[in-house]
Amino acid sequence: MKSIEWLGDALRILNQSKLPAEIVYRDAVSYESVAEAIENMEVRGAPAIGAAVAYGFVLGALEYQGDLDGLPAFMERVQARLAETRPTAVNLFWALRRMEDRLRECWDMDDIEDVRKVLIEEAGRIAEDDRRMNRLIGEQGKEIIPEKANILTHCNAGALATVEYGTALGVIRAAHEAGKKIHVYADETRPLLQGARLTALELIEENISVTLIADNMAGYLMQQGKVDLVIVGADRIAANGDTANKIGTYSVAVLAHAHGIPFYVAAPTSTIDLKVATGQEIPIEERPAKEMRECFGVPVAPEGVQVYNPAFDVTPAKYITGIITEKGIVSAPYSVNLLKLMVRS
Ligand SMILES: CSC[C@H]1O[C@H](OP(=O)(O)O)[C@H](O)[C@@H]1O
Repeated sequence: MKSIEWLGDALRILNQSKLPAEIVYRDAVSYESVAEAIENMEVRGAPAIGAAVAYGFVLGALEYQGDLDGLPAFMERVQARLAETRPTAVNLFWALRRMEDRLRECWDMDDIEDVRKVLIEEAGRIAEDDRRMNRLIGEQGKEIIPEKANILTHCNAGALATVEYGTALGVIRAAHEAGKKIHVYADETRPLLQGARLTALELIEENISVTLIADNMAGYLMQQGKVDLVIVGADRIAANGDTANKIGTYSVAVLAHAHGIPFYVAAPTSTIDLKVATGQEIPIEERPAKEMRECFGVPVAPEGVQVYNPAFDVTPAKYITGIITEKGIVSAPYSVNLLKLMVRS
């Protein structure tokens, strides 16, 4: 299953909010349609969101009907609309910046079709870079996966969270493809159940051994000695290594630390945001109360109950054993080693 697919004049989006019960696609032909798909979490996952907004930017340029002089002002509105969809995953803003930079390089062009071609090519490079980086993350990360390891993961950092292959699940895939007999414990990941609905689906489809657990079972599993290491994805990594990821990741990290279990983050370097000194500066998205009060349309709480629904939390760097990227695995002190990594070719 692909999270997104460029059709040449539309972006095919797999509606992940319907999985695993239904396979439903949206063929987006407007930037507004892409924005809505991101806000509704039809497409989600930091790298997948990055590639989706890149093509959303392209669709904006394809929609534009005016002359070339008016394109910059129109594209500023497109950028603003896409940028307001979700605040935490830095890949969204990194991809938009790449598209804006390419558009600025087109000012001397006099044919809008040439500009559109440049933007389509750039969005294609963003998607292809993600495919390539995830496999490199897998190759780097599989070396830290022991034979017969029991691995716990949280949320979905798989093919569905990226353009292809996944980051945390990319490492798990690479270890499996290398013949390691691993077993995965997948946290269901309330409230939207990305672990139950997406991670379990991806792993079962590829015959990777997986057990689904409720989020509140992770500690008990560790206490029984059934977890050898934890590996998760990331939405934004601060310069000091503090990492924002799906809500509940911090709890898993503290539990792993208490039990002496290695805790790894897998992410492309496009998720590292050196402009953010610590995790305290990372904006944490709060999502609609409905997502807590209902479970896919079925009420699970009284209609009037107050709700707190942060979509992410921040794991302090001291709980992170290593950060697995396409350029290599870094460990503490992250403020030094992440900087070195980012300048490494
Ligand atoms: C490969 S990073 C995926 C990352 O994104 C998820 O959040 P969401 O489903 O809300 O987009 C989660 O934090 C994953 O680790």
